[in-house]
Amino acid sequence: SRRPAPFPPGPRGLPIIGNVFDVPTQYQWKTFAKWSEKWGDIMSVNILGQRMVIINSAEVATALLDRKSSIYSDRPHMVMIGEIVGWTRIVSLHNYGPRFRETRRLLSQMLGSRDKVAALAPLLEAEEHRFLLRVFRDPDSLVAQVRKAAGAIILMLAYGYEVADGEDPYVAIVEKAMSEVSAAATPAAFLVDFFPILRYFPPWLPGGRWKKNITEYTRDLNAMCDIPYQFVKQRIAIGSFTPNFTSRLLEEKLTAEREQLVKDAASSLYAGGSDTTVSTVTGFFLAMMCYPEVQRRAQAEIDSVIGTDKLPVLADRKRLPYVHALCLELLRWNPVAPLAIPHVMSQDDHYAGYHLPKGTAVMANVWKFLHDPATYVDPFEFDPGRFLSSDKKSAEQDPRSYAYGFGRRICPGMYLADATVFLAVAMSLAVFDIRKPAADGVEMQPNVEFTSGVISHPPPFKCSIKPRSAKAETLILSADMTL
Ligand code: HEM
Repeated sequence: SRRPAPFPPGPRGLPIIGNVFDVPTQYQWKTFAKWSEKWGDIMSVNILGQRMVIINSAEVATALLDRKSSIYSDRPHMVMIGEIVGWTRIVSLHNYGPRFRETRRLLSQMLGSRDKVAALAPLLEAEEHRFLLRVFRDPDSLVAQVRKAAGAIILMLAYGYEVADGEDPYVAIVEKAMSEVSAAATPAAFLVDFFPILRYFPPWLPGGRWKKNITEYTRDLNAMCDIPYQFVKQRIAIGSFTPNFTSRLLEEKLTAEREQLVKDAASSLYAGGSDTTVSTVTGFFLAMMCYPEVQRRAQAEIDSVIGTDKLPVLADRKRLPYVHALCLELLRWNPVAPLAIPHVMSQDDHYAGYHLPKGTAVMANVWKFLHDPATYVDPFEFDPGRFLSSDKKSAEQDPRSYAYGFGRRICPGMYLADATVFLAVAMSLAVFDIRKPAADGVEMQPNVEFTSGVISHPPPFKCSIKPRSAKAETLILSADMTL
């Protein structure tokens, strides 16, 4: 009659509601990091009866989420946004099973290696060049232009769709659905996720008010999945299309079920890839304002290796070690997904004397891993030199080991993201001087605290972006705006 192994420790909660009042609604990763001092690298909380394990060390995340990924790869059951609105059709919310594996296989065929993404270089380079021109024309619309470039790349890859120069109707459709899901995916945004019984309450009862958004959210999700897909089919029918992810899969005769899978896989690309790179590239402009010496050093490297007559291209990455290190530091400084996406266990497990039952949601505190002073010296400083063995005694850990998640759920777009961020950073540094704006000769000091949320973004900021020289301006203006 041995006692069963315990669950990982954590703050003592209240009966029934557990740790609802202990877990903050904002910046949970900072609280979890602080709690690790008391509860250790693997701890737990209980939210209204749902047990969640929080991993505060990279070693534990690797031991569980990477090495035992066959049992740590399911996703949480989200009643409102997943089941009722229908976002379970997008791979990030798929349960671990055959549909998930097939979708990942299809995504991997296009984006699953550095070489596959290298083959997309002409498209990525042309799109980032257009980004430079749009920012040059209207520097105050920086964030909108970063968003447009990310959307343009994914819409071209997924559907062969070319975004319009001004407002684009397809970008607007997908952005609307995306903004709704990110608001709704905030932990505890909908009580129905914890009390599924509420789904049977009529909308006019207090417990049923959340229902008012369902129709709009469902309509917008369907539009995001269906409208670009119909576009591809129409273009194929008239025989005029740029080959893309969807058109390639439509070459075979599809059953209705297979067609649904292809459509959802294509939408998953946009869902996973639009907001994420936007955060990193926008964060780059904020970092360059705040760390001018980093900007000068990166520009000096570009000028000496590439010269000033042409823009850097993807193949130049190896020759630009400091710019490469700068891209790594962007991923580390403010990770896009500070808690990644929770993994759920599909079998019981034991680890470090603890019993972890099937169904437990496991959160990796990526933010903590990337700000751990044992791994990164002065973790709150923005210092690309930390990744160069020429600057430090030994280079610090590559943040890509954690920033893109773990195991079988690791980001399927990571090579694309890596290439896109590099191009946006290297090309912008080649032509722009990025500074804090000044009012009456006094520089404004930006807020550098990124937002809370599943995807963490830089706060709104103003930025002065000007061509570095007349030659740089000529380079920017040479962008080909007609595909
Ligand atoms: C800087 C950019 C990016 C970062 C930091 C990032 C990071 C992440 C992270 C942390 C996850 C969760 C992994 C896990 O659960 O362990 C994820 C999932 C995902 N990402 Fe990315 N990502 C980025 C860009 C992209 C791009 C460009 C695409 C697509 C083209 C993409 C598509 C996806 C998809 C579809 C998933 C869900 C995978 C699944 O649940 O199996 N991501 N990403």
